[in-house]
Amino acid sequence: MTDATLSHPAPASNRGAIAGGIVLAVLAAALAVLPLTMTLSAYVLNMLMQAVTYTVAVLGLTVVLGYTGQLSLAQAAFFGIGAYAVALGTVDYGLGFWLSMVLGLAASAVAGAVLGLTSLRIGGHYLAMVTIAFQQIVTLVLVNSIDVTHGPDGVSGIARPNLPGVSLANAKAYLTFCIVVLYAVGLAVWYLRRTRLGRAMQAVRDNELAAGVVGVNTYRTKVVAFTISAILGGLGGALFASGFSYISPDQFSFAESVVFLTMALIGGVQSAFGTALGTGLLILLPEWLRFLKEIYLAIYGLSVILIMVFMPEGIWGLLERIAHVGGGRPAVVTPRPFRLDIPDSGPADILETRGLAKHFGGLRAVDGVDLKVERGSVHALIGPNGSGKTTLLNVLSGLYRPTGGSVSLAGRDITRLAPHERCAAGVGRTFQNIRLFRSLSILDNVLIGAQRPGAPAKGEAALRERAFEALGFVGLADKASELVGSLPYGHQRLVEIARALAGNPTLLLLDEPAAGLNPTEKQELVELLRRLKGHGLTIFLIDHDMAMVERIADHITVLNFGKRIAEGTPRDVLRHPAVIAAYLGEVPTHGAA
Ligand SMILES: Nc1ncnc2c1ncn2[C@@H]1O[C@H](COP(=O)(O)OP(=O)(O)OP(=O)(O)O)[C@@H](O)[C@H]1O
Repeated sequence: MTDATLSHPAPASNRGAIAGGIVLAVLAAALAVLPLTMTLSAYVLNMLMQAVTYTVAVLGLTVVLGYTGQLSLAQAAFFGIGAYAVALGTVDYGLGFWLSMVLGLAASAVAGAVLGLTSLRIGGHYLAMVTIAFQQIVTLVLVNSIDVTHGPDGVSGIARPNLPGVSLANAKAYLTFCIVVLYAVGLAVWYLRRTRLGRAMQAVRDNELAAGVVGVNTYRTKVVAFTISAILGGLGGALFASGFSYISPDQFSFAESVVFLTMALIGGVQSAFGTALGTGLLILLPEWLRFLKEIYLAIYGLSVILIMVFMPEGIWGLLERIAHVGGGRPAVVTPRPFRLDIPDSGPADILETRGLAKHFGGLRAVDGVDLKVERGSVHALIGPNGSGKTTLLNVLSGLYRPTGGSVSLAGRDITRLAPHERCAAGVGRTFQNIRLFRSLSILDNVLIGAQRPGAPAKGEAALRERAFEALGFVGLADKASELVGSLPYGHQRLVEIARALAGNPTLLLLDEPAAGLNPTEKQELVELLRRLKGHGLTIFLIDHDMAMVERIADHITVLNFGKRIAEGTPRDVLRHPAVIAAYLGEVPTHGAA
């Protein structure tokens, strides 16, 4: 490998993003100028005002659902909080638009954060249920707290703000202001996807388990996404209230939350452009179909269903997929040689477990295992099917809390650390059933590994450089811009290894890395592991291929029924009577070696 300078053009996805950004800029500029230059009826102005303010709120769903994969059915509630803050603040309390809006955004943020903090740890459909409950509570409060909210009558006479030297009282001027805000929000949401936080969000969406193991604090990421979404809901509502100067509770009901969700899904919730497209379409579609009179609602409903069924990624998602057919131009890459910064000091045994146990009810999957893994060695864990190997690896990487015992890494007790904290401490891992971030490019997958907390690479350029180094090491740098799902199985295994390596681990846990590989690929894997060992990396691997284990491992531990039954060099262990008995299915007669 040469020490050549890194040279890689922007991958296809980035070039597409830049083109998208230019389209957005041109569209936004045209849209912003349009209302000022054209004669627009009050009806058209209202439609545009609704489309623009709704889009700001629906962009929140792009963040929480599109990027992070968390279903929220309370966007109309946050929209209502922002709207009522401006309405009540300006009409009843004389606070002025700007202060009222800030209070509304703060209230939305606090409500979103509290809701997220209390419900996102559990995950699954729980968040959706909690958001429905929250939505209903907000609607009930808006309708019934008549003294504060004016009840079903709503609030009228909401004033429009002024900017220094510019009055926004005129509907056209205010619409222009809202378009500028939408442009800023759209740009921020579009850009977010390309940041560390945005990548972490997408990792959580694609595979939450793997995200944690590669260093993403999944809980915090979800709470942040939910809070951003709530703020955008509140911002849309604040703009909406002043735009229409009258609001009432029915505009912020559960039905509206469903409409917001439909808008995001139809356009393509994973993209800011898709969200804008879906919102505009769902506001315009009823108007376009009005000539159908009685059957218009049926046609409208049918159109929405057809789009959802035949375009599950939304209209924008379909357009993006068509544009991506054939893939991007392969990146021309000469990565820098791969490096690992592994501290020389520390105990000779980098990993040590004492009495480690993991029980599932009465099943002792791991049953009091003592283990020492020597620094810089390749240590294999073998045993018959169901002997507890993967469970042990899951306990080591923090996916399972042990029932008993302790784990220490380089002398530091990591028993109670979460997966992302263990990753930050230097534990990298791959999975028996490959767990990649399927909707992302190969480069993005590895970038997420490179950005783990505590890793040496910091800025975006350094992260990309590090990701290319890791990809170069496994021989996939020229495929960086391809979608990870398009790779053959053997290459996907290599991407998983590169993702772990990019984070500069001190200990690499590999769960059956040779599973599904052909003999040539297995040989390449052996070479790769030898090269890694040459870099001083400690490797702890599970595999069933004894010939490969014998070739690569310095040391072997054998498990059976969750207990360690043998330990030593490959030569000794593979001929150990207890090991042979275990593989032949006999009940072991020896104690732990
Ligand atoms: N989440 C779980 N809940 C209940 N039982 C589990 C769980 N995970 C594993 N087990 C059980 O623990 C035992 C050990 O499983 P484990 O997957 O660790 O074995 P393994 O040695 O990795 O097997 P293989 O070589 O087939 O992958 C098995 O009996 C399995 O059914």
